[in-house]
Amino acid sequence: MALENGKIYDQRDYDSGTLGESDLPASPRALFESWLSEAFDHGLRDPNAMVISTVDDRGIPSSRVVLARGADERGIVFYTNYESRKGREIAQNPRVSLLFHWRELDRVVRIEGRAARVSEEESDAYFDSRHPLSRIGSTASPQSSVITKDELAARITALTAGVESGEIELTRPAHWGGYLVVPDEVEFWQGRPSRLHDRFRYRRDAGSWRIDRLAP
Ligand SMILES: Cc1cc2nc3c(=O)[nH]c(=O)nc-3n(C[C@H](O)[C@H](O)[C@H](O)COP(=O)(O)O)c2cc1C
Ligand SMILES: Cc1ncc(COP(=O)(O)O)c(CN)c1O
Repeated sequence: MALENGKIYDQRDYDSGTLGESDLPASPRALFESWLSEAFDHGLRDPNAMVISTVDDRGIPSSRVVLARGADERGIVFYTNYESRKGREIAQNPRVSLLFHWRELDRVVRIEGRAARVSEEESDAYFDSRHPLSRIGSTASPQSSVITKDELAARITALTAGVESGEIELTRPAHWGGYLVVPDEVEFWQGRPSRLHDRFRYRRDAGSWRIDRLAP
């Protein structure tokens, strides 16, 4: 047990690899994609899981885990309830921070950027690809609202009955869809022995990316 008298003892050293100047492409996209595919190839559980942090109108931050469902030349896409806490906060302030932690590879990617809804067509296409029970869940659940177990069960039962009888078609509800996070800044962190990690930060700079090594 690492927790003793309120202190947590664990001092693993990080030694899975290195990241050097010669490994850095001109834009962060290619490096992100290769790290993500290495995380998949490594057989990690939920390698596309990321923490997204938002802030409310008082500047109070909050974080939660979501699944990245797209990574392309625009940025990173994820799906959620637009009326959830994160959805309401993004509507007030689109600045978000994303964090991927692939602990088995001693790697972290942190991204800062702005979130905007993807097109209705893009959200429809992803919604239609989801498992039917996931579609029912995200249609029936008023994510982030206070709810009783009975009320949630009643909502799921009513929607399921409507879908089974053919009265309700399971199309994407207006309250659910995707966000695209367009990065302004991306940091790649590779853990190294003795806490002397390799860190490189990409920042947008006049149409290209400026790269700096950061002290660990
Ligand atoms: C591995 C994992 C993946 C998740 N993926 C999503 C997701 O893609 N979209 C989503 O809305 N919630 C997802 N959740 C649930 C969220 O963490 C969170 O509970 C929910 O979005 C409500 O957050 P909010 O009240 O801060 O808006 C996931 C949770 C975990 C642990
Ligand atoms: C509440 C919630 N919404 C959405 C998702 C993502 O679902 P999908 O894999 O269908 O994109 C998850 C995944 N854990 C979730 O927990």
